[in-house]
Amino acid sequence: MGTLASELLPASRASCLNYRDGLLKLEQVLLNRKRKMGPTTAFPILHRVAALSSIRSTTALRHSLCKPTVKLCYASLCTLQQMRCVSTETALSQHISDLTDREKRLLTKLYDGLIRGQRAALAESITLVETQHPRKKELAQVLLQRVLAFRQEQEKRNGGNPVAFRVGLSGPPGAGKSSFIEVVGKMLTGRGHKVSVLAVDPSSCTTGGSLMGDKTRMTELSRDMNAYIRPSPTSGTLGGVTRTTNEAIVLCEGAGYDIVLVETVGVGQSEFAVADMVDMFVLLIPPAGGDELQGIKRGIIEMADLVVVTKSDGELVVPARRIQAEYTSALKLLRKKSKVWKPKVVRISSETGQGVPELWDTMLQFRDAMLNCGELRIRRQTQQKVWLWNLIQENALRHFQQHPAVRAELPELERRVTSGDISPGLAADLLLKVFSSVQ
Ligand SMILES: Nc1nc2c(ncn2[C@@H]2O[C@H](COP(=O)(O)OP(=O)(O)OP(=O)(O)O)[C@@H](O)[C@H]2O)c(=O)[nH]1
Repeated sequence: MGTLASELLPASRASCLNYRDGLLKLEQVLLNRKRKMGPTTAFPILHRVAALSSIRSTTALRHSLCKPTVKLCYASLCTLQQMRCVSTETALSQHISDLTDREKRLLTKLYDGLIRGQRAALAESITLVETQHPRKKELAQVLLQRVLAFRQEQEKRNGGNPVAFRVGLSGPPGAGKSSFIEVVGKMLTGRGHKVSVLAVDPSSCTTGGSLMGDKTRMTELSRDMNAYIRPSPTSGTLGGVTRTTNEAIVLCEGAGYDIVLVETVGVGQSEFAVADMVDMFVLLIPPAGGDELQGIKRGIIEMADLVVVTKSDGELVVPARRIQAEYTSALKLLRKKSKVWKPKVVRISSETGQGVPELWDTMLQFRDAMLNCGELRIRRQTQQKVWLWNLIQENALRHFQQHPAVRAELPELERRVTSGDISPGLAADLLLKVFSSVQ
């Protein structure tokens, strides 16, 4: 069956339609045989469909492909799980029944501390979800499930509305992000909010260095008992950004933080990942000239619900006004992201505080408009799905790369591809065949 999957589903990304045909044929064959797929068959199919996600323009097609694939694979995985007496539903309770007394005590301590809003418990819980240790990862999932259940209860009591407002902040280095967070954060804690700040530093996963962490940032806010600031380290990949940060958001919300600010520097793909995990995405732009603004990707402007021109004070007011006008016209040309909200461009100064209360009012207008029309809920649901697929893609790829047969064949195939002997498509096909035949 593994071979059958490889034959019916061509590896070439260009032939997306063939994928659809292949899947339909495969479905037919499976129905005729009245056989569910084994993992050997299911896995390469999942992998191939997941690989399609790298083609932006085929999103709709990918979704249409994912559905039948997931249906097929799910059936097969369920069989496998039944064989092992481990269904997805029982997996978690098994985790729980497997817990040692020490682990149970730890989780109870963390959970109780967390929902009472204890910072130490929150910090320890976030460390647990960031861990790479397999057993601790399982414990983290048990904790997260409990916190999710708690949060769902809170949302029910809140009329089905989210209990926290998640805001993503991005901008080039030096745009004034930390000064902005300091001022806005202080204003919000002064109004009785609890604010958490998760700082995603993409450089920590690519270079091991840090764009954000080398200096003391947000000194006043970090001393505020109603604020919690935490760097959100990334575990090597974009999926790592998504996973640890998303889970940290859940924990912060469980700990009673009703405003979660997720900050990232506009480097690499991390800002796209952050835009995909928040209710509102805010882009911060300094009032600087051409070169500094070159680094701002067009795609990220499209993601913005609000553009904030920073440092609008003293001599910088004039360039800030110019940048505001430029961005206002640029935004008019972009496709609308929401039916009820038109992205705005505002000017503020963290130094004088000018424009900051008005900015927060604008952000609340956004939240209310999105909540009332139901778009916020849909946005969150879509984000959950994107997160699920990011993780499947990442795990599937890691599983494939670590497979002994793949590792054995890979160097030679890479050599033949680079020397032009065979096409990358054929090499990928061969590797997938090796992967699916030797399990
Ligand atoms: N005039 C003026 N300067 C500001 C303002 N906000 C920030 N700055 C200055 O701009 C510089 C960068 O500010 P940060 O807040 O550290 O910027 P950042 O985006 O967090 O920078 P990275 O941490 O490097 O990403 C600092 O020297 C600040 O003093 C402002 O409102 N007005």
